[in-house]
Amino acid sequence: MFESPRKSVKVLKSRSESQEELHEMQLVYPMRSDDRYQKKKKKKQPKHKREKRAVLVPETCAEESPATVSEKRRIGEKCSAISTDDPIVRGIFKIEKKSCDVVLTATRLIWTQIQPETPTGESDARRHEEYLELREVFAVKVKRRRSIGQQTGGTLLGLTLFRCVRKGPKLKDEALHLNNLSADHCEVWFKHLKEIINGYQDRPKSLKVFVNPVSHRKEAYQLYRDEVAPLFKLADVKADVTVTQRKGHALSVLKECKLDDYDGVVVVGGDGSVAEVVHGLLLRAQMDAGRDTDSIFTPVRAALPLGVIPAGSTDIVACSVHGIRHPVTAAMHIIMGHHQAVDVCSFSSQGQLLRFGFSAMFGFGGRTLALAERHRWMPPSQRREFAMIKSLANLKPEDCEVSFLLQKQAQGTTQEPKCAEKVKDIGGRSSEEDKEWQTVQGLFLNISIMAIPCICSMAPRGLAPTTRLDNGGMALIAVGNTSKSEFIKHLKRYSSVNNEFSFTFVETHSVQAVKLRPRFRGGWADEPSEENGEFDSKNRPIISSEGTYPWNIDGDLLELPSELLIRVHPQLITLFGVNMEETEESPIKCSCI
Ligand SMILES: Nc1ncnc2c1ncn2[C@@H]1O[C@H](COP(=O)(O)OP(=O)(O)OP(=O)(O)O)[C@@H](O)[C@H]1O
Repeated sequence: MFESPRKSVKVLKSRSESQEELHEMQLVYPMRSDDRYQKKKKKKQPKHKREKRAVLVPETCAEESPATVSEKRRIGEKCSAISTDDPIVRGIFKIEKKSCDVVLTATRLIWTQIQPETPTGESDARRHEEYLELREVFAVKVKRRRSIGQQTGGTLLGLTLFRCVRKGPKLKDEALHLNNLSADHCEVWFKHLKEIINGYQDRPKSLKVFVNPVSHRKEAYQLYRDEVAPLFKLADVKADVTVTQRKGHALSVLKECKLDDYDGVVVVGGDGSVAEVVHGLLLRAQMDAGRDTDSIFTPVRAALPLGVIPAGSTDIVACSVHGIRHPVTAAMHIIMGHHQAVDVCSFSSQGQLLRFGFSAMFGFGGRTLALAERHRWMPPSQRREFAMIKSLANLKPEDCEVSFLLQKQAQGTTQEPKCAEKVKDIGGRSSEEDKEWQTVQGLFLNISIMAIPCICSMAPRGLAPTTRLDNGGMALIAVGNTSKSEFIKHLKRYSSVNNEFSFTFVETHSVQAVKLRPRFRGGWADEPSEENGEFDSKNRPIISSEGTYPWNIDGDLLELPSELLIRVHPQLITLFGVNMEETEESPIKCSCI
């Protein structure tokens, strides 16, 4: 007769044609205030306590990390340290088919199974309380039994609470059914529960959602409709959805839409879509603040937090901020209003802002992407593997000059450049900052600059494991010239437990700015190497002979003719998520090397 209390929203949805449904309560009954327990207690309360009781909603709505809440205090634990919160309402519900005495306080729902008295009238010493923290709850619905096809009405069965639970790095929804057939009773409880849940101010009520229908296997819309939208509906979060029609669509909407209407922006797609929306949100913030982006400027923060629902092929941003590639986890972080400040890079060339983003790769990373883009006709994973193998086969170093400004607190711990010639400190400039620039030049197989750890299936600890989401710095990883076999050894270590940086030809720094200037402008002809003699029509130069260089910026190919300046801007954007220092998933091996 009653649903399992552990039924997830997905299961509930699939049962919408069946007997029991969940609804908002229609408030047709007058409010009762005849709770005996409450009255009795109230008389005994000192004045200051009564005043406290009047505040049903916690004053601060800062969410405790779900890990802390749910790992320590699970339903069913013996309740040894029950909060001293005063009861708001008390009554009887059936929970998991057992009659329970249930108490609601401002922070917890506490219940005790009702035991029949023994013939001698002794109380049972084994009685124990169970509880759940209300800050884990994101929805309360009235539960009714309906016949198949019935749209309205139905027999009232009680209330259902939906809460967010953590299972390792994953978050999911879980239902707790409070069964009671009295409409009066349920109405009072519904009102109080709703009031408490609505008091958590960090949780968004209205979202602007961008779905990229062509991400990865073109499943983003279906994924949003089936896995995410039902959760938003359950949590009463309004979603204004734009299915993007072309590259740049989300950016143009963000430049013009009325952001005041929303509490957050959500992107359903891969890293390219995320980068576009991050850039759009930040560009909009600079426009609104009247910043001149064609100069060295201090950017203002994005006005709204961003949620990332992973639906792409690599999903580096989602993995870095959620610790896992799991759309329901991402949706739960949004619903619960978990906020994580994240550092952002700006990429400028010739004094002009090109975009905001999180990561850039030059050399092997840029060439591989350029090659993959030239083979768009191949399925995504196949073209990535093909491009990787082809770039490895034709591996060659780039001659460039790299200047970098060390992150302030990391200056004492930096290494001396080892894979290139240390040129000089750039002297002769007036500002103190300029004097701190260090410059190296030489041959590099790859140079990565990353403001976030860049966790992905190929690198479960991250492509830049030494940086954090919000530490105000970027990792500069410069891989100097070496043999192909040594370079492959270095790449392979990203998917193993060994240190990928413990090679003489790799140097890493924590930096706040990097300038990279290629020194040879002979184009990037994809010439056959000694190992790979064949040269067909598909192997024409990656970039024309105009002297542009391929950069991989957040998975997007940027072809730039000259120096690129990359600066980090600490905590410039807020993402929905939590700082996962390390993913708890077992490392996934990269299959392509
Ligand atoms: N309707 C559309 N048609 C073509 N391209 C689009 C459309 N909507 C968005 N885009 C662009 O598609 C690009 C790639 O999308 P996205 O990053 O979401 O998927 P992906 O490349 O499969 O995933 P990943 O970046 O994680 O590897 C983005 O730059 C985005 O701007």
